[in-house]
Amino acid sequence: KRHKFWETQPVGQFKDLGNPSLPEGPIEPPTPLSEVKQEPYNLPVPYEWITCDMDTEEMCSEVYNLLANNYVEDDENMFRFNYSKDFLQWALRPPGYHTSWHIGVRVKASKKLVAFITGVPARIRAKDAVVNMAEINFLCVHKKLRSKRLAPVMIKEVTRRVHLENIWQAAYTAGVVLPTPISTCQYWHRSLNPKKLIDVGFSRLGARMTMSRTIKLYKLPDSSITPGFRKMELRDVPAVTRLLRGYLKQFIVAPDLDEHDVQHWLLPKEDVIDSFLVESSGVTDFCSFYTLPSTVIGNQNYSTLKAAYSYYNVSTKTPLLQLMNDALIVAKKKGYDVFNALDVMENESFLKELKFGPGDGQLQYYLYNYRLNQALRPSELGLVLL
Ligand SMILES: COc1cccc(CC(=N)NC(=O)c2cccnc2OC2CCNCC2)c1
Repeated sequence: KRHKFWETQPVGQFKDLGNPSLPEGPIEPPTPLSEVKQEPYNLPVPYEWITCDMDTEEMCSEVYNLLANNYVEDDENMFRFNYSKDFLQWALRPPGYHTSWHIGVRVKASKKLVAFITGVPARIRAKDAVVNMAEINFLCVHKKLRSKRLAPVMIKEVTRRVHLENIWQAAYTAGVVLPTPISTCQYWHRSLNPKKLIDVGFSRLGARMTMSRTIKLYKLPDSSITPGFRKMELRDVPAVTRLLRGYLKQFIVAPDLDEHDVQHWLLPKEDVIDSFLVESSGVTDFCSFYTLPSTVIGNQNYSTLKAAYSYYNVSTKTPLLQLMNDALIVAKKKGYDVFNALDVMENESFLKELKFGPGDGQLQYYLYNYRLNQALRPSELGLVLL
């Protein structure tokens, strides 16, 4: 039966779509903390819960290896996300994080980590309401334990632990359609190293195109062209926070970032997050991308794809097209093979002109226990998850 689990959860149900009489906002009221289930949900007998403290190199490595071998693959199973350890530590420890929301499942006998799910706190605005939510991510079950119905109990357990911290809403994305997307986004790719992308099968040589013609098509200047374009530094946090808060107001759903959030999420970290700004009598523009390599599954010449993912970008003086072209230029310079973006925010305005091609899939955005009566166009969405 389709969505047997999700029909039991406080999420928008397909049957409610377009029913304007239902009020927007929380679907269920908070439960008194004393009534939240105090003990963990039951797992099948051979398994036990563990809380994954990402401070220890050993646990970090276990989580890294589980994801590197068992996390999301593209539709043709040619690539698998390969989040780095540094990235995972960054992604899982933002201001106000809870270690208890980093949940593992391991085999009692062997102590082997076989499943994982995480939450991090995020203040997210939906229309005029700023809501404390959990951003749920990295749901992963070992390939050998699929269809044992572990995912539903893991989702219930992370929900229970989020409830214990008096948080009642969540945001998450998935490549599959579940009840009920608040937005369906298309992903796009801009080739930076077309020869490698064609060799690994990520891209195909265009019709009537030669390899040399293709390389020439995607060629980029050796350095950024906007005067005042430079890496973000700690001293820029107040200005970038002001710029970003002002810019994100235009979207129906967007993060409500303060200076501490900006300092964590947007200060550059080598091979994790890159951020740049344009300073000409004040900070006028900002662009950023995160680093998420993918394992190339079964290719003789290459084992990994170095990919940049567009994060938050703000243009108030430099045209967004020119700002993003500078982002492509610095990504190419740093050896990225491809630059990925969703059609969220104002991204549609530059995708085609900067020679992005549409990906072969969609990313669905979801809210848990929060109803919006209408799905959002991607251009109304100001939220990028990792
Ligand atoms: C190229 O290697 C891949 C390895 C695994 C999956 C995919 C396709 C895919 N599912 N891509 C995305 O979800 C995606 C495409 C463009 C921008 N962000 C994305 O996902 C982000 C945000 C959600 N969590 C994963 C990373 C590609």
